Amino acid sequence: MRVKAQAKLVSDGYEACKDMTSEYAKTFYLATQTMPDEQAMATWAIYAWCRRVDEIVDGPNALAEASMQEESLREWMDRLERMWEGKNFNGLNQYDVAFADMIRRFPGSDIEPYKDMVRGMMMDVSDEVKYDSWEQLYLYCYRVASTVGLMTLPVMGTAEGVTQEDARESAIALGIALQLTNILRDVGEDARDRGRIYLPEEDMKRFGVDPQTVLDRSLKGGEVDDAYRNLMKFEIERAREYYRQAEKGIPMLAKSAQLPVAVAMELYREILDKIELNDYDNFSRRAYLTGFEKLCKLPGVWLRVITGSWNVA
Ligand SMILES: CC(C)=CCC/C(C)=C/CC/C(C)=C/CC/C(C)=C/[C@@H]1[C@@H](COP(=O)(O)OP(=O)(O)O)[C@]1(C)CC/C=C(\C)CC/C=C(\C)CCC=C(C)C
Ligand SMILES: [Mn+2]
Repeated sequence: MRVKAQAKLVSDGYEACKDMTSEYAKTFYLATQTMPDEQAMATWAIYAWCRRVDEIVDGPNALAEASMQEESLREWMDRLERMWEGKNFNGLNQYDVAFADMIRRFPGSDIEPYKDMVRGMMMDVSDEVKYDSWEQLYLYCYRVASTVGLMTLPVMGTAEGVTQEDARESAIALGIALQLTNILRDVGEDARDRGRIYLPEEDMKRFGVDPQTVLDRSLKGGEVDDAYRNLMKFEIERAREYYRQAEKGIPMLAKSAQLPVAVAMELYREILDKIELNDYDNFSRRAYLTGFEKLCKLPGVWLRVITGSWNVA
């Protein structure tokens, strides 16, 4: 009976993680629909863990003071370490129950990417967040996004004869590409809602874009000028280069993981085309794909997966 009750707790936990994924991340959820059950469930548990840590910093219930957010992140790190050691402590909620089960089912998982993600969120708490160079922004992207690839690789598995180490570089590149795409899509929203500009200052300077103008245009709306267009073209090309590196990793993944990862990759990559179509106005327009557009992309992605036509140069 106790075993049955425990199993119910775990399956309810996964169900809650699934609901969270389908509610907050339509693209990732769509991608998990093509996975075998055990992989999909583990991915939802990882998604829910990542989403909850992100919410500490920028969710609707985020604590107002930076020092309080830091304290929350420190507690989150302790909580992670305790779950990793298999400790069953008070306050373990349904998402944690699924997460703890996932760690047990995939013993190849490593705690380091999880800790790095918390460190990445720490970089985002201060009101004065800014990135002087691409090197600094790269570190942030690595910590909050490439880590997701490293968390999910043990769940996805690799093709025969390919080690996780072989696939690591492409997994990291995919995280960088996705996070940079996120940043380019959300320039207006980040500036309006949080006074944040993630674009590297050295790039803005080089293209003659004043950070104050980015904030003003995001708040009041305003023309996109050639200087800003050129900056966006440069950053979009940078993101595309990381997508090309990431592509090499698709055939390195286990067969069951190739389609879901390729779907997530291709749908996000398309957002860059949408920014171009919006004439680089990411101050007042959010680049996105409709559900119908996403569905239309699927057969093409599926074809690329079965024919293995990826850039492997
Ligand atoms: C070899 C090879 C190609 C391997 C593939 C490895 C792989 C599966 C990589 C996937 C990488 C991935 C999905 C990265 C997510 C990047 C991301 C969106 C990060 C977001 C950070 C903060 O940004 P921001 O605050 O600006 O964003 P919001 O506006 O708040 O959304 C994150 C929010 C960090 C937390 C990340 C998540 C919540 C997403 C986690 C996603 C999964 C676990 C699903 C992965 C599943 C598939 C099918 C790819
Ligand atoms: Mn966020």
